[in-house]
Amino acid sequence: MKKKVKVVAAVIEQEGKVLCALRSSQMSIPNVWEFPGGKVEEGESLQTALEREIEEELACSIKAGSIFHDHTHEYEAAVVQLIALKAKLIEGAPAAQEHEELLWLPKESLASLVWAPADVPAVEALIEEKKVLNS
Ligand SMILES: Nc1nc2c([nH]c(=O)n2[C@H]2C[C@H](O)[C@@H](COP(=O)(O)OP(=O)(O)OP(=O)(O)O)O2)c(=O)[nH]1
Repeated sequence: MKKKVKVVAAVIEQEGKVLCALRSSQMSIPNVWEFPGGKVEEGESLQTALEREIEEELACSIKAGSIFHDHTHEYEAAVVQLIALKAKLIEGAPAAQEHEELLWLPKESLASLVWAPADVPAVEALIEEKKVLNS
């Protein structure tokens, strides 16, 4: 049976833009865009896990909020449950420690990137959110 991993990811919004992170060629599932985050450890809450991962990956502090999207994707090697939480920057500016690149994009431009397959439904929901707000 494939390994199942529970992953939290941050939808960080600032001035109408969303923070997107490019996985490097050294990472698993390389060269695709994602929301920064990582695996939830045993006994950790989703929020605590995400705040820890962002400190490690982006060297800044966030306050993790509620669940925005929850989707399970089956990759070749593992099954990933990707739980996206809305988050706010509270200290520092995101600086890539492991990622190839960081990019702030307006929601309507998110579809221009090539996303990790598990992220596609959350990206579509964000684009939809923008359309609803504008209608
Ligand atoms: N952080 C994050 N991971 C994601 C997203 N979408 C997605 O499929 N993933 C996958 C990639 C990884 O296999 C796993 C997250 O684990 P991780 O962030 O600790 O990544 P990692 O490169 O250290 O993983 P690994 O090498 O230890 O397998 O979830 C996303 O939006 N954010």
